[in-house]
Amino acid sequence: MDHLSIPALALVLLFITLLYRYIVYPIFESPLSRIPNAHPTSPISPLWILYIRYNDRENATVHALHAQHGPLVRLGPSEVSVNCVDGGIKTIYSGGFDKGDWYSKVFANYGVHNMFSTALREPHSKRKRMLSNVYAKSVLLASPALRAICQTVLCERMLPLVGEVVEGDRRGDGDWGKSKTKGVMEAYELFSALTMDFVTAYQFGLGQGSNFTQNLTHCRKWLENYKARQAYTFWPQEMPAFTAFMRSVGLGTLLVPKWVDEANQDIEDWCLSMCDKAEAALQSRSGDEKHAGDYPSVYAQMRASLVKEQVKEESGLAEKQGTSLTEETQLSIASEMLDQLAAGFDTSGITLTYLAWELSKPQNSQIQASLQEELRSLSPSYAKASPDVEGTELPDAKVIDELPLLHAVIMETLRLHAAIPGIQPRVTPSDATLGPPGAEVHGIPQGVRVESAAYSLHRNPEVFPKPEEWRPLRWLDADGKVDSGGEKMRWFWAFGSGGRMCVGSNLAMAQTKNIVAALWSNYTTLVVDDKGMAHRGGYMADPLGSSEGSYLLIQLEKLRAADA
Ligand code: HEM
Repeated sequence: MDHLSIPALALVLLFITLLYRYIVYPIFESPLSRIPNAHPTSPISPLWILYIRYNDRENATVHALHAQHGPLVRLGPSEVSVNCVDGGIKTIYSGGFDKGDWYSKVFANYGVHNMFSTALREPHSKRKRMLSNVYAKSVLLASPALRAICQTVLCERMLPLVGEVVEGDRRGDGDWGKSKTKGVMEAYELFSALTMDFVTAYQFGLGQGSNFTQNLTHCRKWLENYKARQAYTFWPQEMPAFTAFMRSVGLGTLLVPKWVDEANQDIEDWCLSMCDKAEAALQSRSGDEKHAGDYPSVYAQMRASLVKEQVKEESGLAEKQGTSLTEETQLSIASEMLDQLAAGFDTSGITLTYLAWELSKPQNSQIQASLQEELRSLSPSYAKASPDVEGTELPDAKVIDELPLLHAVIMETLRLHAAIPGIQPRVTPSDATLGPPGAEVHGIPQGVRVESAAYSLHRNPEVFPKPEEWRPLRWLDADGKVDSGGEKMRWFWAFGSGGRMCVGSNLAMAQTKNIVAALWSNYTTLVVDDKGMAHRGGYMADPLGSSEGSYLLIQLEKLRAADA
């Protein structure tokens, strides 16, 4: 037999090495080979999961795989989906696994990282410590700013607007009454406007934040811009190297059209203008003197923390409010503000829309009536709220927070319709162990992408019987009190968990509770058209919308005193 030449031998060796590295090892020898495959190609190629993801079908598809294979499923050569608490979310999220670059590719603003986009644990927790206090429950429930925001956004803006729609004054005016029917509103737009006004008012102060509720044209344009961009995050998040290559050869616009950059620029400019106004309000001191709601609570906290750092760097300068900001500090604040604004309005707007949908279905009319009774039993109550500041006494924030049925209705909506039902990817450290007790997989190497999703965790039938049904009473005990212990809370993951859990969860609960209390203390709602109410299947669960351009049309009827 002839001897092989050296180049041929090298080729054979290369072939064997590649065969081992990319086929034999991942299928038979990798520690991940002990995990059931999502698809026969999963150990050697990510194409299958990328295809599912591109088509926005990930949540339901991966959930069905967990039901079939158990808590660990291998999605790709180096990617695992995890659906359990012990050996799952406790290990990954409370254990502080790093985020990797999935977030940093799309969630940095102005080219500057913020809390959400920061990959590594240490810089992230330093940033989070700067802000946690301003979002703490005790601070929020006692906050004069939040009280003033409820008065302005709910009593002065929302209730008069809804009143006009119900009385028929706004019918056919092209604003809320898309259906041009008396008393009918587009719920998704109403709730997005309200949550944007709420969140930006807390961040920048009422006078400096948005007024979408009374400026619907701006609200629509903003929402369209914001939503349309989201379809293009797939490329930089899931295929960063390919996206970078396409950009480097001038073909980036084939993946992400130019208008997406322009829309991002508009949104960044808008946020920067609110930062400028908040800065001016702080400098003129008008913020805290005029009106509690005008104080830019989050902006001021962020500014003070970053100025402290800036001052340390410019050693010798006295730290004070008047310290002028460097451009770097300005952009750092703006990046953080824009991230929180986006995270805060959209998630809460989505939650409120699904809540309105469930509550307004004919089969849930009894729950709606009981909720109205609970809300109207408050003294003072939103049923007596008036747009006149002097004439209104609002219910106490702590009392609203403790209403059991209101809490249960929101928890159940967050469970079944989590606004972020999709994957929250993290990266394994070396030699990780995952899987429930007794079925652990040991020796998982460093750098494997692992992820859990609220969609699947919230559909565990052993913890949430009949998981596809919206049943708020599952959150109450036999005495009608909130049942906040046990397995349900361990599996409840609407706000994530661990060090990277939602920093705004208390603000989310406070604004959602107050919006629900103000609306349903005064009105009864019924579904008119819900063709648009299907979940998007990826990271966010915003409703897809119908071909006619609506999401959820609800009929509102004024609740008379005798109805309660
Ligand atoms: C119903 C409303 C909300 C839901 C369901 C929600 C859900 C979540 C979830 C699941 C995460 C973790 C995401 C991940 O790691 O991929 C998160 C993080 C975050 N949320 Fe929320 N959120 C809500 C409201 C808010 C509000 C009102 C704000 C602020 C104004 C906010 C600001 C943030 C920020 C800054 C993070 C990143 C935290 C970190 O990286 O440490 N969220 N949220």
